[in-house]
Amino acid sequence: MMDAKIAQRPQFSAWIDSDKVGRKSSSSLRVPQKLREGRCRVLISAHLQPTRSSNRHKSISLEVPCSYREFPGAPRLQSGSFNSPFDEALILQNKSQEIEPYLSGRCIYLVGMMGSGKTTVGKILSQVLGYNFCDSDKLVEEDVGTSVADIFKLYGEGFFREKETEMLKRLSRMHQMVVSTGGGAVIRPVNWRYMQHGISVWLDVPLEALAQRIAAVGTNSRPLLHDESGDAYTKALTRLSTLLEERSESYAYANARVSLEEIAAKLGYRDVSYISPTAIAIEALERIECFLREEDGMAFGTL
Ligand SMILES: Nc1ncnc2c1ncn2[C@@H]1O[C@H](COP(=O)(O)OP(=O)(O)O)[C@@H](O)[C@H]1O
Ligand SMILES: O=C(O)C1=C[C@@H](OP(=O)(O)O)[C@@H](O)[C@H](O)C1
Repeated sequence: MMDAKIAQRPQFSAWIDSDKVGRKSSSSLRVPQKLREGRCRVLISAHLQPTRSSNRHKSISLEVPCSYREFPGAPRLQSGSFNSPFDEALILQNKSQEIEPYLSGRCIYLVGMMGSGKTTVGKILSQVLGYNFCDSDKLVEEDVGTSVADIFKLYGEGFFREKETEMLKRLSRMHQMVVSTGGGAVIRPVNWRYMQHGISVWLDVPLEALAQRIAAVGTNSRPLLHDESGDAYTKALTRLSTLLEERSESYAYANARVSLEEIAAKLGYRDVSYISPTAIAIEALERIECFLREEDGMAFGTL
């Protein structure tokens, strides 16, 4: 065996060196006692050396169900090719270096529903591209001096939307920023005029995953979800599905679309909740690259 790694699911991001993983036979790994005691869930990724019958490197992965909490719908066993967090970080780094010169300093605007990961993925992208990160909701909050939830309560949605547009206008004069926009920024055509100064990327996440993420953190900071009744998941799912119906055409204006369902299919995951934010950032850069190629034709790659 050339290399063996054990990594927890990305949310926990722990690493164990290959020399701490015992090898029982040519095709199995012994999981250290600490991990077998049920303290965490691990993905074991093993990269196999070429054999006499095949001269190709192979990757296999195995998910070991020893988590301290269950993930609904999580597969017990997964096989197939798997990118470890280390591989992902490297791919992300390479891809960002490859495309950064072609951005010409243009800002990247992440659009998508509440909870689609605009902030999480945006921070990763800004770091790797050497850009600044900015959250348009935070700019509005700083400008008004109170939270988005309070702005809705005190002044109404119309006032918030005006402020949001004002912030996007300000941002459109800036360069080298990754902007996490509010989920509703796409509904005003004027906002698109500002966002067109940069490159827009839609994070397209299935409703159930959005509702799960939002339920996990609560709906307090998201005023558009306050009116629904039921538990946090049901509230989020009900309202988000109406909003998505109203907005999906607007999200589709984005220059690039990152579909979590497509990433899951590509990586062989049954559930989009298995996709790490880094893998989403990689896909975002790949989609941006496609956009740049279309935009510039054969000029892309000549720098
Ligand atoms: N790929 C992901 N997998 C699991 N949880 C995620 C992922 N991306 C974001 N989250 C979680 O979902 C919630 C919303 O993410 P966030 O980045 O704030 O979304 P947005 O800015 O689009 O509202 C946060 O609690 C975040 O930790
Ligand atoms: O979808 C929306 O209309 C909104 C999304 C929120 O931003 P996030 O997408 O960052 O949660 C925030 O702008 C406001 O609560 C309205």
